[in-house]
Order: sequence, then C-alpha cells, then structure tokens
Amino acid sequence: MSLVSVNHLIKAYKDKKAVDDISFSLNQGKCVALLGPNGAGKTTTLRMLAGFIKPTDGSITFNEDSLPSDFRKYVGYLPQFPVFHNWMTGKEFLVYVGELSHLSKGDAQKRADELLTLVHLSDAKDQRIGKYSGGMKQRLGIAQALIHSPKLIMLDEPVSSLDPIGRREVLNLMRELKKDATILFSTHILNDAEEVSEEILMLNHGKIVKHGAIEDIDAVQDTVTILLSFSDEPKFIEERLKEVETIFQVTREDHHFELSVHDLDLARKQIIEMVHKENWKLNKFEVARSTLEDVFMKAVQE
Ligand SMILES: Nc1ncnc2c1ncn2[C@@H]1O[C@H](COP(=O)(O)OP(=O)(O)OP(=O)(O)O)[C@@H](O)[C@H]1O
Repeated sequence: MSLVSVNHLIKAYKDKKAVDDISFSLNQGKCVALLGPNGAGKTTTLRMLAGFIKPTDGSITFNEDSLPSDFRKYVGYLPQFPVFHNWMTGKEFLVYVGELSHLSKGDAQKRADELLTLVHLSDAKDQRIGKYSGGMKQRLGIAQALIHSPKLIMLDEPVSSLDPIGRREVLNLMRELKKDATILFSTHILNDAEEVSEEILMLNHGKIVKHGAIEDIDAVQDTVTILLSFSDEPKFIEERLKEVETIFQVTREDHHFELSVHDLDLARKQIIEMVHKENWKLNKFEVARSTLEDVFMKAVQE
C-alpha cells in the first residue's frame, strides 16, 4: 500500500532546478535508497518530504493528506550533519526532543527509554553525548527522528561519515527499523544501498533516472555479458562465435572471451550446442550480472 505519493515535484533556486519534476510513490514497510552523485537533489527531496522546505511546484500526498498539511507528524528526519548538545546525556537529549514534540515529561521519559533500547544505547544513556562514537551519535540521531513514532523515516547520508564499525551498527539498526516503518535514506555509496534496501530511486541533475526493485536492476539493463574461456585455438572460436545471431559483440583477450547478448537463454543454448558440436574444451562459462554500480554509472552518464 502506498504511504506517500510525490507528483511532479519541483524545487527551483533562482534559475536552477535542484529538483526537476520528479514523481514516485513509496510503499509501506520498504527500505528505499535515494542514490545520486553530489548535487543530484537528494537532500532537497528529503527536506521537501519532511516539510522543512516548500516545493516550487508539484504535490506530496501522505495517505490522503495533501499539502498544505503539516507532514511533520508523519515523518522522522535525520539530517546529514545532526547537531547535538554534547554536554547532555543521551537520555536527557531524547527527553528534551520528546518535550519539544509536545510529549509530557513522563511520556517523554518513557519514550526515551524505549528508543534507547531500540537503538542499543541503554548502557550509554547516562553518558555525555560528547563521549559517544560516531556510530553511537548516528543511532541517537535516529532515535531522535523516531520520537513521535513516524510512519516514514528519512535519513540523509546516515552512514557516509562513519568508520566501518559505526557503519555496521547503523546498517544493522536500519535493518531492524524497516520491520515496522518505511525508510527512505540517501547515499552515494552503492554498497550501502545494496545491503539494506529493497528499492532504489536514482537521481541525477534533479531528475529520476532509475526507480525500481533491487532485484530488477539486471532486468533494466537490456544486455547481458557472458564470459568464456577455452583451451583450443581461440581465433577459430572467435570467428565461429561471431556467426551466432544472438551474440552482438565478441571481444577476446588471448583465450578469454567476453560476449554481449540480448537474449541470455537463447544465447546460452546456442553457445553450448556449438561447444558440444565442435568438441571445444570449455574452461569457463560465466554470466556476468550487471552490478548496481554499472547501472548507476550508465544512468548518470546518459
Ligand atoms: N538553498 C539553496 N540555494 C541554492 N541552491 C541550492 C540550495 N540547496 C541546494 N541547492 C543546489 O541544488 C542542487 C541539489 O542540492 P542537494 O543538496 O539537494 O544535492 P544532494 O544530492 O543532496 O548532494 P550531496 O550529496 O552533495 O549532499 C545543488 O546544485 C545545490 O547547490
């Protein structure tokens, strides 16, 4: 079920469109990675969805609630560079944020304890935030974003600045959170997107250049690469492979071949039949799946 729909959203600064007519919807219970190079429009998109900045044009609809409603009740937001009061303890900070969200002191304390457990900071709740590691600070920032139990959690580059340990802590937490909420997080690190998200939304120059399920990424590529190697005379094999109509490109380095094909199933059948008929010694047959990086590079270069 769709949680939020974005229709023809535009944000212009003077004559530059930071976000240029984007439309998409987010389904409940999904973790979606907002990917794009620097300046692609990721932060601007998140800030519009969080209700911090007004779109120049277009609409955002949460369930049935359209602009100019206050979205903030639906969304939790962790900015790219969260600011903490380092002299406060983790718990004091969350109680303070809870009170800012109009919880009573008692409810804010209860909610702070729940969230500290959720983000695995209970043991450090009475430590000053200034003593927290980068990963702990990010987890506290995520707890802050969850204070009012939002349906959509938006995280702007939540792991980009962390060391491998902090990154692992935060990615694990995101994996837990997506059981109960929808997560939209921006990143320019493709591995992070592959690790925790089911869907990707790729932006470049303010426009959506790809949107889909991670497992469909191969399908959006219209060509597949097959890697072969043989022990037999390669020149002869190369000539024969070029005759196979499903193979539209053959490149060779010594005994190793790289074939580009459109129809993988048919190409595989034809190649295997030829190998069998010619009695070639096939040492390797590998289908090289396109990675998210391939798709990203192709999308941003188009
Ligand atoms: N307040 C502003 N005034 C003018 N231009 C802006 C403003 N905010 C963003 N921009 C411009 O809009 C474009 C998109 O910026 P945005 O911060 O959304 O990109 P991003 O994808 O989040 O990039 P990064 O990965 O570097 O954070 C950039 O060219 C940026 O310079």
